[in-house]
Amino acid sequence: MATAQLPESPLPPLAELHDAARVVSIPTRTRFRGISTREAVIFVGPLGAAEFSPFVEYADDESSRWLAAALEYGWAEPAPPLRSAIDVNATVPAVPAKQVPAVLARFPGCRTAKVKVAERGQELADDIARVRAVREAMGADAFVRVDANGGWSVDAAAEALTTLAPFGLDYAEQPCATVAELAELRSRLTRAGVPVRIAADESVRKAEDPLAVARSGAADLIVVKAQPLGGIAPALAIIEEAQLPVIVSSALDTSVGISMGLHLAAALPAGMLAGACGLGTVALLAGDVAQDPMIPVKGVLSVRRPTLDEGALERFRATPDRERWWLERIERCYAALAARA
Ligand SMILES: O=C(O)CCC(=O)c1ccccc1C(=O)O
Ligand SMILES: [Mg+2]
Repeated sequence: MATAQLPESPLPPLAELHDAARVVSIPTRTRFRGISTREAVIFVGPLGAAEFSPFVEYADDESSRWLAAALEYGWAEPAPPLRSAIDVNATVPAVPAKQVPAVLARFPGCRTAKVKVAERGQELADDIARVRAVREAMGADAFVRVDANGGWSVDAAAEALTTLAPFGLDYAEQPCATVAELAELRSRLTRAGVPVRIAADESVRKAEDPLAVARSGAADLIVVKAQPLGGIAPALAIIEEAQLPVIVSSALDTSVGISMGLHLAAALPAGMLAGACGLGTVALLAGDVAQDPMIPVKGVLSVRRPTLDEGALERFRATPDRERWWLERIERCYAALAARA
């Protein structure tokens, strides 16, 4: 696992983080990557709210990078925004095709959709039906992407993408699990004349070496998330080195985490952004912590920090045992960061 990058400034004292932490548990509208509630810590930092929300099964070493990101965003000024609004994609979970119109209705004005495929327990036929439903609902000029979360072997990906390509795909995100598989798939598709670009997500954000993808020509573009990469500054450094087009995305964050993603997207050098960003996912949550939730309007989010909603923080407050679990996780991740300082 890559070493977590530290904020430029010294770590705030642990007691300060403890006092600043609000633990919430928010139901999702649809099951998404196996979860139906999203737990997150919202820190009220000196520069604004910051989110710490590694998925519960993530180990401390990986999660400590998410903590570094929260400390950067709540305790330091982000890189100056070069744009004030960011186009976002609709995110379509692995729902039955007949539910696609209802999901898309939560993303009014989005001209790009990202569709989850290769869900465990489903068949290629389910993916085909879902992608067809999205294409039919959005029209011929929309951008449609798929995200397999590493769920296909090279053979399965080649078959699936050859079958899905006629629907017109913007790209396929993490079709296979490893960098070597992505590289093999990419050259196989090119040789077969299948016009589908490959994007790397997990191979960047969960990798020992986030630049291996770029070096080995395994992808046409990279999906970059601020929290898992340790914050906006480390993410910008990786993007600078990778020299590949970028889509900024989120991890089913509350509006607070989304605002960090927006600031990352807004700081990208001109020409690096490869299309609409995966930052519209507050629409998939059944609640939020902001007075002004980061729900896209006409397919766009404005670049800003949200204002916390005290009532919502209370309403979605986690149970005392989950609160204790998160505070202990913060302590362990903090110790991991401090040990590297
Ligand atoms: O990119 C998007 O459209 C939304 C974010 C998303 O898909 C996601 C959310 C949580 C965990 C993993 C992923 C992912 O991109 O794989
Ligand atoms: Mg992804």
